[in-house]
Amino acid sequence: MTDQDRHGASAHPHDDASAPRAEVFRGPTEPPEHAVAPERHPQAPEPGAWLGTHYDQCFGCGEQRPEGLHLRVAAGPGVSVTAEFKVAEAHQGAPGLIHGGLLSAAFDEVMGTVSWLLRVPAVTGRLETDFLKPVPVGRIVHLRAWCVGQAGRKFYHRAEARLDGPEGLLVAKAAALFVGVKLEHFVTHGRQEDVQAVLEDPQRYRSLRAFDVNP
Ligand SMILES: CCCCCCCCCCCC(=O)SCCNC(=O)CCNC(=O)[C@H](O)C(C)(C)COP(=O)(O)OP(=O)(O)OC[C@H]1O[C@@H](n2cnc3c(N)ncnc32)[C@H](O)[C@@H]1OP(=O)(O)O
Repeated sequence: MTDQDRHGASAHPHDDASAPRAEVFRGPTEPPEHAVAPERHPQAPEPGAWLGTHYDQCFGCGEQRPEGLHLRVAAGPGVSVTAEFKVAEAHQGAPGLIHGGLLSAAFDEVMGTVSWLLRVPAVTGRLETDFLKPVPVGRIVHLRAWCVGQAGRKFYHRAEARLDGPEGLLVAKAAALFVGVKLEHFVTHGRQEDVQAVLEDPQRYRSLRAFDVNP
């Protein structure tokens, strides 16, 4: 069976062996030629400042999620952040090892928090993870995430995870495309009882204060 048989008459262009290789492998998380350097917002927190949780029920950073990652994220230089979490019993996939999806979730969270320094609410459009080494329960995972380019509403992020600290063993890498949205995105799509609870107590959702917008 050929690729054409599998995919129909219009086979995906990436299947065209005669296409230039650089084009073939240029994926959606790669900034296009016209992308510009991201700009740190003048009111972004200073490097070293803790960014805190953006929502107390968030699996990545929320204080009210006992099984969550409890990521503590700090602003870094430029358009970058760092974070750490300890791999807990509840994070296992294989015995004694982190579940890969949770490591991807940590990347999602930490790259999402880069939006804080840009002051643009954004959601994940695409997230890619390279798992390089197994990550044992009980170890500290140190994460770093940064923005490598912007093209209109599209933000191109990178991240890495190391064991125990910023100079530790590189265990995973990630690339993502985030898409800037209006705050209404969350109000429109969120479960109404949760949205209402946040609107009644904005302290629970720091993004509302960080972006200084009343939805
Ligand atoms: C309060 C702050 C909190 C900040 C605090 C941080 C919290 C961190 C939390 C972690 C982050 C998350 O988990 S967020 C939750 C997970 N993500 C989501 O739920 C998003 C679900 N998807 C969507 O809502 C939608 O698909 C959007 C918003 C991503 C895009 O929809 P849209 O607004 O209609 O825009 P659309 O025209 O489709 O896309 C805009 C451009 O992006 C491109 N694009 C869109 N998706 C993709 C994709 N998967 N792969 C390639 N390219 C894509 C399009 O081709 C287009 O390019 P062009 O034609 O312009 O060239």
